[in-house]
Amino acid sequence: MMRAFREPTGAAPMDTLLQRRRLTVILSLLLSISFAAVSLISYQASRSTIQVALVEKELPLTSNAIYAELQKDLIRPYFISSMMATNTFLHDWVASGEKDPDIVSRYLRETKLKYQVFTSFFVSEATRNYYYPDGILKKISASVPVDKWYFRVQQMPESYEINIDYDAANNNSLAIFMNFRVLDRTGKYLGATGVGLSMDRLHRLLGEYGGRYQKNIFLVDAQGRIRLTGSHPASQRSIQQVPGLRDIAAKVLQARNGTFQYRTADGITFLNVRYMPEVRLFLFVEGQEGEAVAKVRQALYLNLAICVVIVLLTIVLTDLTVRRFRKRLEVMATVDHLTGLMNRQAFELISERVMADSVQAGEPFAVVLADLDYFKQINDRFGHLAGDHLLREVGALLQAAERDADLLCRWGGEEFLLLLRHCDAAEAERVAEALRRRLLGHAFMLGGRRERITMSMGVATWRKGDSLQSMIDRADKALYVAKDTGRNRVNIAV
Ligand SMILES: Nc1nc2c(ncn2[C@@H]2O[C@H](COP(=O)(O)OP(=O)(O)OP(=O)(O)O)[C@@H](O)[C@H]2O)c(=O)[nH]1
Repeated sequence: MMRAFREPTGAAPMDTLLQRRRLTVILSLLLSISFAAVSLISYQASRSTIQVALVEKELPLTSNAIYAELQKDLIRPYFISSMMATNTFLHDWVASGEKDPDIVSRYLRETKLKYQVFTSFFVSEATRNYYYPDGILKKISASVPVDKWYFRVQQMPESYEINIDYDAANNNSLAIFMNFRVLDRTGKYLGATGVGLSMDRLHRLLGEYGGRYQKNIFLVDAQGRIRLTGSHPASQRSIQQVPGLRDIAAKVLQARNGTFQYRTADGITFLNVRYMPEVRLFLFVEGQEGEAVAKVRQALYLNLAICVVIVLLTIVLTDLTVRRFRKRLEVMATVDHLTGLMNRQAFELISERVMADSVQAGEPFAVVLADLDYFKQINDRFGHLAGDHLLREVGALLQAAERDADLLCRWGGEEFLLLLRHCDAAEAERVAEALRRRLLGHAFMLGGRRERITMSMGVATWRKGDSLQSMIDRADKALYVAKDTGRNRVNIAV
């Protein structure tokens, strides 16, 4: 069978491959960069929203709530102790020689009951008696380590201190003492008084709030020592020892109030600090971006993964589309759209190669230029569309002719050109004759009637020094002779 058109091979030329690769790289870069940028921007936006919510809402709200509770638990005892220190009854009782200890014990018991505190006390400078609600607990002595607090209070310039210590009057349980210096009207030091608070309640309070708001809450003194946390009754650590926090410890203690942040291995920690001047303690409320940001981060990873899949899919689809269009373009560039045969340009390209192979192999070959006879009349009689239809039919007929490895194209108008391989003049004439007869014998139907369609052909065989063009020229001349001498004939070029 004659080869009318060879499908373009899959192999693309080098520059096309490079262009495709460049398109793929540019496309993937553009998509990846824009996807990644959008994902990162939305991640940063969500993260900063979370941070703003934490810093501007969550931390201050938690701090306010716990501050209100602490007011009750810490500041109220401060006022009670302050009142006790200025109580003239106490001053007078001391001045009168501390005669009946029951009097002061009753006073201490009533204070304890009325204000619902853990303990109340008065230590007299004159007698060194430690009075408590049940009487005299002991005598204070400078040589006893647990009594050291009293001598500190005795010497301190401030009017009071807050001390976390073990309470000997209550099974040595841990308590917060408000230790106020008692001075009489003349400024003479009479001793120390105040109340003690159970650490348990405060400790529970911090723990509860910490758990409810997912925050780390603790109280810090002016030196930076962590005096109370939700998890430990009294920590021995100071903020100067906490990784990350130590870097801003001095700044925080100096600023007293505000929001700060520091970095640890777990991420950024945001800190709200509030100073309680009455008790000289700082309330620290800490929160981490933690879980909320982890969710946003997960969404970012998911976005990026989706982006990778989309980029890959886009690249694959683009590549497939480019390949398909390239093929279609190649077909359009090489095929005659009316007959589906190879067009002139493709024929010339392929013929050059076939000719070169045949010449090198020393094999004879020929070209046949075939032209329909009186085609103009067909158009005139039956219309241009019928002419087109006839051209298609003739093309199919030639294509169905017998020889393998030959090339066939529509050369132009109503002309067809064949390249016959392994073919000397005699064989070429035989092939051309067979085609002519085949056409003659075919029943072409035009306008509802059978029409006789003929072709004239010029045949030229290769001669040394011939190019494709020179062979076609000779075949053309031979064709004209065939036309001139009556048409419907094959003429061999001389
Ligand atoms: N329908 C149709 N007509 C075409 C096409 N290409 C060329 N033609 C027509 O083919 C006709 C060729 O006319 P001529 O060159 O005079 O040739 P002819 O009528 O076949 O006469 P001879 O070749 O001398 O036998 C012209 O009328 C062209 O318009 C085409 O693609 N379709």
